Amino acid sequence: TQSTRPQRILGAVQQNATRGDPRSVVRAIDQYCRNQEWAMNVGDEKGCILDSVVSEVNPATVLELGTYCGYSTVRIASLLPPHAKLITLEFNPEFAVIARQVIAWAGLEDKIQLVEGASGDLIPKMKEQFGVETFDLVFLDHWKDRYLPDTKLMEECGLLRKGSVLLADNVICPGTPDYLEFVRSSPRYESQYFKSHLEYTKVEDGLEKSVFLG
Ligand SMILES: Cn1ncc2cc([C@H](O)c3cccc(CNC(=O)c4cc(-c5ccc(F)cc5)cc(O)c4O)c3)ccc21
Ligand SMILES: [Mg+2]
Repeated sequence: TQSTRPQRILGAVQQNATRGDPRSVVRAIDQYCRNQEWAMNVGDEKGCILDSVVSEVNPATVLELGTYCGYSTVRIASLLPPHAKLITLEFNPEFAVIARQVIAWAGLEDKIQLVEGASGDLIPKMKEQFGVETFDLVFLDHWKDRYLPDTKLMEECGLLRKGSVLLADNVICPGTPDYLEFVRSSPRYESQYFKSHLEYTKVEDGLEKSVFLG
């Protein structure tokens, strides 16, 4: 039977990456997606910007919206301090199955909690069900029309504190116009655009970093 793209990405990790070595997992996925078949990972170019923001924030609690195959999940978790935790939300069970295996191959199960479900349903349960106070860093990489409603939902649920950092992928391609307008015009956010390219291509894309001012 025909394999899926996520299954082929997992295969590339298992064949080319070293168990327990997160950076080799990231490298294996980037090499596969650059040379064999494109996939919607944040990728190596935007990934370096992601790395620098994660290192600067040095977060104890991270929320990722949209796991896919776990590329950015592993990339972020590999930079977290010892007791830090990353919660990643994935609604597609097929993606979740693959991501769990990619995360396991990287040896990062202890830092990462993958929760299956839709962000709009899970965000209101974060405090009671997952014992979260607030998030130091949120990486938005799920459906682009959910970035704005979920940001408002996180505010309403008290999940953002003064200084919480939102980092959004794909603000140019595919684009998140309503979200961009909101964070750039709201007095409650300090926003900055990091120009880059769509993963594995020469098309313009970028990350928007927005600090919640409380
Ligand atoms: C509600 N909820 N809660 C959790 C949750 C999780 C998911 C899934 O992880 C999921 C499934 C499908 C699509 C996405 C969003 N990602 C994209 O659509 C994307 C596209 C492109 C691109 C760019 C150019 C093209 F030509 C084609 C695709 C480049 C990129 O980097 C992307 O992130 C995310 C979805 C909704 C969810
Ligand atoms: Mg993306």
